[in-house]
Amino acid sequence: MFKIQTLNNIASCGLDIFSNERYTIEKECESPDGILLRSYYMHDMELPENLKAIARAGAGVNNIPVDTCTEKGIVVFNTPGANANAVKEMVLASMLLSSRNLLEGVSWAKSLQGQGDVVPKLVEAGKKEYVGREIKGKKLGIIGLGAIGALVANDALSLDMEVIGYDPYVSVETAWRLSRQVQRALSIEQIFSTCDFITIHVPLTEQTKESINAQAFGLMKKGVCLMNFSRGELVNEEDLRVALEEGILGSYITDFPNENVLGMKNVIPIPHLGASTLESEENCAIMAARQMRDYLETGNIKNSVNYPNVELPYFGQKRITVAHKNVPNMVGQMTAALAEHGINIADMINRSKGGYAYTVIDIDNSFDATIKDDIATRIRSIEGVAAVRIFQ
Ligand SMILES: NC(=O)c1ccc[n+]([C@@H]2O[C@H](COP(=O)([O-])OP(=O)(O)OC[C@H]3O[C@@H](n4cnc5c(N)ncnc54)[C@H](O)[C@@H]3O)[C@@H](O)[C@H]2O)c1
Ligand SMILES: O=C(O)[C@H](O)COP(=O)(O)O
Repeated sequence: MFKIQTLNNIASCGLDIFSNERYTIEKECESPDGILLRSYYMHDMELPENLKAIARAGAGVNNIPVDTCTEKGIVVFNTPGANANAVKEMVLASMLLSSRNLLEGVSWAKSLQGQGDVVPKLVEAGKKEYVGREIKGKKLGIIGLGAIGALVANDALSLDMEVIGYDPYVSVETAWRLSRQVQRALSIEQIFSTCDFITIHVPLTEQTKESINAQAFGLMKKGVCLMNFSRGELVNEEDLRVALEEGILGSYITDFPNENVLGMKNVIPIPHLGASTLESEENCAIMAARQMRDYLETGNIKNSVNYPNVELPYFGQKRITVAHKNVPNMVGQMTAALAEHGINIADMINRSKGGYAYTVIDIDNSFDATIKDDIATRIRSIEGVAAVRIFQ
């Protein structure tokens, strides 16, 4: 039996993927084999001894201590693209929302309740206060052309916007998906200095943290609308306050309000609703659960952020999987440990990702529990090995 702990509510269609015969699913759990979560902050949590995998039903993994997991051989998954459409719709909606002064207009219209028959007259007299601008013909800059950025780019073109994107690490798949009409910015400064709307779609990392700061605001056109559906920490808050006060930013639309940001001028705060649609919650839950189940049952890895994708067909044969440092002679030491017991390797795969690697070894021989324990102990004792699993 495998134990799965859920740290957030996960759509039931995802949890249904785990059969009752092989899994228990609990919110409180002593020593889970797998953890499923959304935005739960895991950095303060002690990682359970037996934990093998963490699946984030969503994109951002900054709430998970990924480096520590890697060192312990815990595979961390996310669900690339599964909530991208939900966020794209939110970006398009918020651009329209801000350019047409919709929030202010709606709230003023509601305030007229109780004025009786004169309401239509008051509406016609007051509407001039809420005149907006059309987004057609305006220039949209997109920082990060991944799953979300690429969708936003293509759909903004169909709204007749001029679209320019910046992503020095853009993947081949994204490049194929992007319309050829999307212009390529050669530097992030080109986005800052030329756009009427700017939207950020990069992960929060040491490199991207507070990358939207005074220097960036200093380059922007007066009155630009900045949209942040990625993470609050991408923007330096003090510099943001100044840019809003000085009118450099006409509006800041954020999915990550906090006390400080709520007090700033011309902020449109959204309560982290970017991925909160039924469709996206189901897509993410199904993808996360499938990846977790496949890893627990076969050792195969798909869409991990810290270990490489590895897939070797599994038909119930004996299998050893090893998460280890990406250094010379690891595989040699593992096969030597197997040779000690006269064990023959039927198939094998080794892949690396950055400083770590993952090896899957399929075995012809059958062996008893004592030999199994000895193999596990020998491989675990190799310097640089983070985790060993034996399937039989
Ligand atoms: N508001 C929400 O509910 C919500 C939902 C989904 C994702 N997100 C956030 O949005 C982020 C992006 O999501 P995604 O699904 O598009 O991820 P993704 O991995 O598909 O795309 C991220 C893109 O950013 C690019 N990138 C990385 N560093 C960069 C840099 N310094 N400059 C420019 N580009 C850079 C990458 O090359 C990649 O193409 C997530 O990491 C998450 O933080 C928020
Ligand atoms: O990174 C993500 O996928 C989003 O921020 C969504 O977070 P949520 O699953 O908590 O809505």
